[in-house]
Amino acid sequence: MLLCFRTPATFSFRCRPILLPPAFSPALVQTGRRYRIHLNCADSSNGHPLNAVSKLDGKEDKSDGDTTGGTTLSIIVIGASGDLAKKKIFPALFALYYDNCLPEYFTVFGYSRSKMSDKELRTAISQTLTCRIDQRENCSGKMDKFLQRCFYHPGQYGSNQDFAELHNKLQKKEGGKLSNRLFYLSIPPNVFVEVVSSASTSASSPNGWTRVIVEKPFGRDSESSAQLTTSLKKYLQEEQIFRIDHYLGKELVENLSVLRFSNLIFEPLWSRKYIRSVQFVFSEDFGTEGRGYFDSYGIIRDIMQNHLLQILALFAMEAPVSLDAEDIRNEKVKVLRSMRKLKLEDVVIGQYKGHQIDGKTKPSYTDDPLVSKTA
Ligand SMILES: NC(=O)C1=CN([C@@H]2O[C@H](COP(=O)(O)OP(=O)(O)OC[C@H]3O[C@@H](n4cnc5c(N)ncnc54)[C@H](OP(=O)(O)O)[C@@H]3O)[C@@H](O)[C@H]2O)C=CC1
Ligand SMILES: O=C1O[C@H](COP(=O)(O)O)[C@@H](O)[C@H](O)[C@H]1O
Repeated sequence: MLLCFRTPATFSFRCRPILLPPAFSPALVQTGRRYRIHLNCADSSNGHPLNAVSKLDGKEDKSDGDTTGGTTLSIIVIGASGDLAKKKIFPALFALYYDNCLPEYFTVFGYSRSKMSDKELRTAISQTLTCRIDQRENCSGKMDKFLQRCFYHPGQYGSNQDFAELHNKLQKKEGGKLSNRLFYLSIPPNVFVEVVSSASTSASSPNGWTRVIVEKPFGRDSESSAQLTTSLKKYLQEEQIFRIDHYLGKELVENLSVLRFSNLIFEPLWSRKYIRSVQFVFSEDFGTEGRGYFDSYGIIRDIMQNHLLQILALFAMEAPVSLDAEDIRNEKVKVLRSMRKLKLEDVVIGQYKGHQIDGKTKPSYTDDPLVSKTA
């Protein structure tokens, strides 16, 4: 059987031959001579689908962010001027929109301290909403429609007044109907709590749900992580808080399980009997470039204890009894528990030095304006 994955990030289809054991049989839909995993927009790992309200379902979108009936969804990207918002969040929202996975009535609001008009936000994000989709129709038309739903409100992170003004703008777009609000915190962790305090006080939905997505890192260590949770819970119920690490949903990472457990060639060979050593290499060909949070958290907290351990666990775990999140988690935990503790003398830490390649000067880590000279 040929299994084709659609990647939300690149919109491309990738196919590979596989044999699916019963535990790994997703809903397959026959389309022509191929089978595709049927991506159901209503599916979500935590039972809180984004489109818990009516979906667009391919109907023509005429609402331009204003509602005349039904339920509305407002997605507020806090830190809209930043790197993550530009690189991942707006493109991901557009991907959802493109696939009709957003409700019929939705509005996206960018919020950060930088001064910007709606038009400037649209221009900024349109740079990263490229139609990277091979052979897909009407992408630029859909992109324009998506951009028309995007607005911007400048404000301070701890200001009740600024969030109250955002609330007024949201209400106008929501047209007095049942409104759900999703705040995506794409900001450095040191401002999480003040945003949640002001947003929940001044910009919570008056009649629908209010949810908050918090980007990792969730603190510097377990103590500060627990403190962060305690602080957030002064304003929110646990059910309103969604902690995100995008590697959990990254296509490359998800495909590892399929590659391992659904592949007749790899499955029997995937053991220490046949594999002598494994190296996980994470390499980026760019510097900090806009990632202002980077220096204070460091590379270990940024990607090692989360992204790379995630990959290691998926790579080394035994087959889970089912695809249930708990079963997968249990297998991962077994791997992590059985690992030898890392000793400091086994770790080598380095820092990029400035150098030249083909006559071009590459800056050192400390040359980056966002990094302290003493880092
Ligand atoms: N970039 C990435 O690839 C990833 C980032 N993350 C996490 O997502 C969050 C956002 O990341 P990213 O967009 O890269 O971060 P940025 O450093 O780009 O910050 C986002 C925005 O927050 C505001 N900001 C920056 N520094 C401060 C500060 N000290 N105090 C108050 N506001 C500040 C700025 O907006 P303005 O000045 O306009 O208010 C900035 O545009 C971080 O928690 C990061 O750890 C997680 C995964 C990947
Ligand atoms: O979470 C993070 O991940 C990105 C790398 O993500 P990828 O999907 O492009 O592999 C990294 O650049 C960023 O510093 C980190 O916070």
